[in-house]
Amino acid sequence: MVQLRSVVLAGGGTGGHIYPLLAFADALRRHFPHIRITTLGSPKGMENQLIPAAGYDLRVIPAFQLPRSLNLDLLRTPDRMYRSAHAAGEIIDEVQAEVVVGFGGYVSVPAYLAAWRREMPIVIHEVNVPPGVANRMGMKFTKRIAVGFPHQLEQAESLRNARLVGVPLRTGITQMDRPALRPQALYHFGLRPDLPVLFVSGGSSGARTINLAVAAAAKRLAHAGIQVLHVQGGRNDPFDVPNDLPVPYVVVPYLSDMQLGYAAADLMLCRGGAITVAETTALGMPAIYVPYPFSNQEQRRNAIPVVEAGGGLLVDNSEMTPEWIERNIIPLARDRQRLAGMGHAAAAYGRRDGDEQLLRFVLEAVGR
Ligand SMILES: CC(=O)N[C@H]1[C@@H](OP(=O)(O)OP(=O)(O)OC[C@H]2O[C@@H](n3ccc(=O)[nH]c3=O)[C@H](O)[C@@H]2O)O[C@H](CO)[C@@H](O)[C@@H]1O
Repeated sequence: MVQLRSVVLAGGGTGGHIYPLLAFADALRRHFPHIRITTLGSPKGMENQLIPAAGYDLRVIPAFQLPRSLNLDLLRTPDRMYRSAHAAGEIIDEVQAEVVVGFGGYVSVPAYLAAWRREMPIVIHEVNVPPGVANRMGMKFTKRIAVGFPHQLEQAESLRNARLVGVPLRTGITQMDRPALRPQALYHFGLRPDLPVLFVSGGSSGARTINLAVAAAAKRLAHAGIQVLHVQGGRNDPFDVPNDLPVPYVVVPYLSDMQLGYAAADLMLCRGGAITVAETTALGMPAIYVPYPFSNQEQRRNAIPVVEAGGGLLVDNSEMTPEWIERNIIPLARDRQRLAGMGHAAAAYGRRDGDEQLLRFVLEAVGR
């Protein structure tokens, strides 16, 4: 087997690019305990909190504005992009990286460009359809593209020949025994063991529409005996919840131990971010998906195959109201049999070995 001594991982912006990078870093470390892992991030992205907290070396390179057109000529001009690529290249040289693996986000572009100039292997991991702008640019420099979901191969011409590896997920999630962790999770959040729990999370940044609709439905949910564990999200405003509810409604700003939320939950209400969908399905978590409406339908595309398999429901953002919650979520959250059926269907779609499969693909790239 190929041995790896030093890799550069690039990805940033929101959690959707950073958590798979971290999960992959963990897999590298499991297989190569002495490996040097260097991550590249941008000055303002969530990587500045998440990557150091996970114990990895984060190097921040200068930010730049990604152009709208994917024009190679632009990469030759001495602008901010060039400066960023130069900074990425210096780091690649310093750590003597053998491969660059990119997960998307603007910061990936200079890493791809610097690696291409050095004729190094580049591997791109992409989870969306259409692929993100940064990774689309990266595809000019490499044919080694890995994807997270089967529908991506069919729905994007540029991903037709990609390798389906799944999504690298944190082992805290993939190796979790939900029923075993549930009592501890309920205790941690101050939730009761005898009533169903609705777990609300709008992705790493949070989702305003979902937050406001659920908060406005707080009384109806509580009087129906449904507890709520509500993650506000990293970039969202606080919202008001009545403080005289008969059952717990717990609001947390952000969960670094997302597995505790999943363990406490009977039903999830979420957006359709790719990593969220990979996690809910890996865990067999019944979910109601409310795709973010302004991102090229990418979240709708993520949720549709799960919903078609019977693993959840799909709701338009415009329909996410307290009335919809009352009509649909309250009966579902109390129907244990229906939830169990949805959970099984979600699990049949989900996969847990994305980290190992991506590692295999990267080793092939380096070995060649
Ligand atoms: C609005 C937008 O453009 N969103 C995109 C963004 O979503 P976003 O950055 O929200 O990413 P996802 O929904 O895919 O994943 C969220 C990640 O954050 C974690 N988490 C979330 C909340 C919390 O409190 N704690 C926590 O750990 C989740 O467990 C998950 O690992 O990237 C995804 C992956 O490229 C895309 O599919 C989404 O379309």
